[in-house]
Amino acid sequence: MSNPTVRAIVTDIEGTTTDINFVHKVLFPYAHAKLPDFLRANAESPEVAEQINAVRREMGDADATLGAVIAQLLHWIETDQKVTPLKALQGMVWANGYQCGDFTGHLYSDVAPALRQWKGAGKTLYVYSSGSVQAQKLLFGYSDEGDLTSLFSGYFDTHIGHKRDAAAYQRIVTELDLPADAVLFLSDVIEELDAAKQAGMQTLQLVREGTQAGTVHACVTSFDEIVL
Ligand SMILES: CSCCC(=O)C(=O)COP(=O)(O)O
Ligand SMILES: [Mg+2]
Repeated sequence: MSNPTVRAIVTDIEGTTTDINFVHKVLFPYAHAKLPDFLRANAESPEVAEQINAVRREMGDADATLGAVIAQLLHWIETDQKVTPLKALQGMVWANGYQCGDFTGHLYSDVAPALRQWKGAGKTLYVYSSGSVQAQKLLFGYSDEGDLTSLFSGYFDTHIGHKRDAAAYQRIVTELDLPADAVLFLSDVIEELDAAKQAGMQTLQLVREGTQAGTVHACVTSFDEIVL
């Protein structure tokens, strides 16, 4: 696929740059195991307290005990819910895992060379993931290919909106200050691509191992196939 009209690329992470198994079998279990002790140890720190209160608001129970908050968070991890305060807290917990060398951020082997090539060709690169901006920077900062954060001009998470909601992509286009059709969104998830297309973006589905190809969006199996 060759497309010189693209000026910026916004990429999803899970299932696009990164194996779903890394997220579901490494990151989520790590957060599930470490979050309870992390919250008990840091509940008084302002940045953690803010997220605990945000969880209470999501629960509709301003007086929920720390134990109830922890149970709610563990349930959200088990059911892969993209709740903003959970994502913020996961990022804080994963920081320790990356910094201690417990894991590195998985990237498919085609990702880093393509990102460098696109950047070298003058495209600006962004990430949009349900994982928090902190979690995104950690994954690319401690990636299998080293620190790739300098390749990116910005990061978006659920603070801009949810990934299946066209309004989130409209807000991203406004932030990028580009025509919507000059922005290419890459994802494995058809509902996300539908929302981006509705906002006027160009779209491309990544069909990695285990992903079902759709019929509406153009598909590639690797970043190598995307020549910009
Ligand atoms: C930023 S790495 C962790 C990814 C994550 O928490 C997640 O929920 C995956 O979301 P994505 O939008 O990248 O599919
Ligand atoms: Mg994805």
